Amino acid sequence: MAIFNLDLPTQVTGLSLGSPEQLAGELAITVANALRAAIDARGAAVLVVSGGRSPIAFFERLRGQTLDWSKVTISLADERFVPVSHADSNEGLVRHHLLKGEAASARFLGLYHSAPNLDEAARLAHVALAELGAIDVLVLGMGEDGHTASLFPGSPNLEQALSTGCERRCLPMQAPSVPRQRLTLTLPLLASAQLTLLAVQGQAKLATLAAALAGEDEAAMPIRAFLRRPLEIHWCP
Ligand SMILES: O=C1O[C@H](COP(=O)(O)O)[C@@H](O)[C@H](O)[C@H]1O
Repeated sequence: MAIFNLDLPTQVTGLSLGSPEQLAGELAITVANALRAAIDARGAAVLVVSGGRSPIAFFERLRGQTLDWSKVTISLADERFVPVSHADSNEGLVRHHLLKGEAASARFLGLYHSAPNLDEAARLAHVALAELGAIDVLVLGMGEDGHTASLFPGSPNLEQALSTGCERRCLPMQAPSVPRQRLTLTLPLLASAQLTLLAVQGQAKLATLAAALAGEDEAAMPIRAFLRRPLEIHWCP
């Protein structure tokens, strides 16, 4: 399928939106529909979201969607090893922009734990994630280096985190930018989502997608692991 001048593999669909506001609104509707369907089917829904700066508008649109938030569990694809009060905390971002109003009744399962070191924090997150349940919707972001979640090219543990046989739900990662210490969900857990959406903005990230589609090496560009699986890309300039 060709969209944004990219040749997407058949299992990948692409939606081109006119602006960041349109992308946020469209993504919120898509996610809310999938959560409602999960609640109708089994009485509960699980949503995993990404952090960074770009999801803010999406979070604010999503929290306004009408659905039974008390039946929704929300977690993170990745986290920075900083306390929730820190400006770089992904949990802080979700608490500030998504878990407000009706959406405040959702259950939130965070990845950050106060621990003496990153390895121990990742182990505690791995244990806590046993309570997550099957993921209905995963919303990924992507960096210009081709990282997604906190699966960073060149990080120790990346090979293990990208392995389909990885038994850890969460592993410690090192990012090239501060805060360097990260926690990431691993590929088997991320790839188990019923619906995976990738939200990307701007020409630079489109060029990253084109580069990712042109090669094979997942360790060089971890987003490739998701371009081989069913994926819905939402892009805007
Ligand atoms: O560090 C991170 O980067 C990616 C991309 O963030 P963005 O602000 O450029 O969209 C994000 O998906 C990930 O969750 C975050 O921790």
